[in-house]
Amino acid sequence: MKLLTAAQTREADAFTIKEEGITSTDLMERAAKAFTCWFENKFQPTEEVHIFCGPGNNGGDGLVAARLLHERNYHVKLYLVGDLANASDDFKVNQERLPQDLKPQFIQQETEIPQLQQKTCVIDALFGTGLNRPVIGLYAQVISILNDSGACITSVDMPSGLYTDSQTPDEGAIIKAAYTISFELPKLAFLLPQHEQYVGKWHVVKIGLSQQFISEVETGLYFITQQDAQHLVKPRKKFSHKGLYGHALLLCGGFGKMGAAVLAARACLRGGVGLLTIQAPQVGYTVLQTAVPEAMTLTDKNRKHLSELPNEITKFDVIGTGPGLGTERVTKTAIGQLLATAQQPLVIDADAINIIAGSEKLKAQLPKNKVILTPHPKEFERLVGKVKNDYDRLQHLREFCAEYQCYVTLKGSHTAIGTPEGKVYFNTTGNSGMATGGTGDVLTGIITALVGQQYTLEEACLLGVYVHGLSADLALHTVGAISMTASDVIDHLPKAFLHLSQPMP
Ligand SMILES: NC(=O)C1=CN([C@@H]2O[C@H](COP(=O)(O)OP(=O)(O)OC[C@H]3O[C@@H](n4cnc5c(N)ncnc54)[C@H](O)[C@@H]3O)[C@@H](O)[C@H]2O)[C@@H](O)CC1
Ligand SMILES: [K+]
Repeated sequence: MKLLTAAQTREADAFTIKEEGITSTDLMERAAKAFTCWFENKFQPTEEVHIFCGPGNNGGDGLVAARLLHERNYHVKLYLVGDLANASDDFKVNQERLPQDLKPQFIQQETEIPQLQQKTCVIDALFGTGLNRPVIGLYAQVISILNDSGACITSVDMPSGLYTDSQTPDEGAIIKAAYTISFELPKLAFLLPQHEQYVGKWHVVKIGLSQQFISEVETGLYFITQQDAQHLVKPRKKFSHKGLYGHALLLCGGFGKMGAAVLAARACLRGGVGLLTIQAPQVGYTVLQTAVPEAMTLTDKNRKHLSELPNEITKFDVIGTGPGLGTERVTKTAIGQLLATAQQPLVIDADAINIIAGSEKLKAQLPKNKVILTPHPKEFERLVGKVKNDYDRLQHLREFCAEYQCYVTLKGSHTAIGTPEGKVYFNTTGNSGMATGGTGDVLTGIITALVGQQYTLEEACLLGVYVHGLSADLALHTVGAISMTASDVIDHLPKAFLHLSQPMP
């Protein structure tokens, strides 16, 4: 599913209005109704609701919500903030539509800002996607008092003050919402870790924006929905045999880190690979043969560290490497040989990334259109240098993927997948239970398995990160976030694949 910029959202609004032959006031009514519907399900009418409106259409939504909630017997206190001389037309229409017994209070100076009790229910309709400069002055004072009050803030469309799709300047005040209710699609800003404290929990409510517009508009930004993931899953054929699902090679593990190889291997098998061979240093032989009996094990001539490639390397359909490797000189040499000789796709993680990041020569040797790198943010910085903020990180992601013609799954709360053509996909599954050692090794195993089964590199990245997060979401129900381990994620992979294989409604 696409993510739209603020400008594209405005175009989508205008297109919808024209296509349906409705007025912008009608669309505002629809949007505010969708917001109110969500709000009514969440908050009871027993509490006071304090609604703060700015001068634009976001404020207009706030006015409509005030009217609708008042009709439903919520005790609404309405505040209109700032200079309303240039308020938007739809704001003015809806100000006129306020019932007689719902009198707004005007806030034109700091002394008029109400002091709120902790946990007061607040709706923030100061600014939405029309924000075009950092919030300072009176609006910033309102935002600061709301943030400091400990009120439970629900933002309409955007937390006021936060830029939709670019870095908010440091001087701008931003609402810290508990909930953000976005119209039609999520915004790029919601998916970036640096904004967690502002966006809170976000939800999308549909307002019927033109599907034609959304399908035709050009964007390089996407988020992965369950439907997208379901479309990707390839059903198995009745007359199939293990040879059809690929023979994967994992070059993983080292002294004291054989667990990483075990996790990657078990995940690779649960990911559906036909055959799996692991090449590991000698210390890993008994470990792997015992912990992963389904896999074949080749031993390296080195006792503790990977130092060579298997003889018949051409027989493998995909090679995954990195988990538990370490960065010994012998291992660096082996990774160099791998990049120089491998003909098949490579899934590169962890220490293999660190080794490549430390050498411009190795980076230049990354074979084009054959590599998936799966770094966490620190490993990514080793590849591209220090980044300034989350937008800068995305820019580096696009540039790196374009320069090296590779795929990168940049791991995080919403893992971002960069492609050689400059697209970025954000994952929507996963939870904080995954912030534990070994979950990255699991992802390497899953993606390696999918490439082995002849998913394209892009498909393997998208489905891999989605199913990895989905397994953790399913594990959440049984083990919770605190106790979750990487093995729990593997154990829930079967359920996750089953979930995605069910026929679509
Ligand atoms: N356009 C439409 O048809 C619809 C718009 N909707 C709502 O409208 C919002 C966008 O509305 P607008 O484009 O009017 O924009 P906003 O309401 O976000 O804000 C624009 C207004 O704020 C002023 N402004 C911008 N930045 C400021 C700053 N830093 N300090 C002080 N004033 C500032 C602008 O001059 C303008 O008056 C969406 O987020 C959504 O809530 C929805 O009602 C759905 C339909
Ligand atoms: K808002």
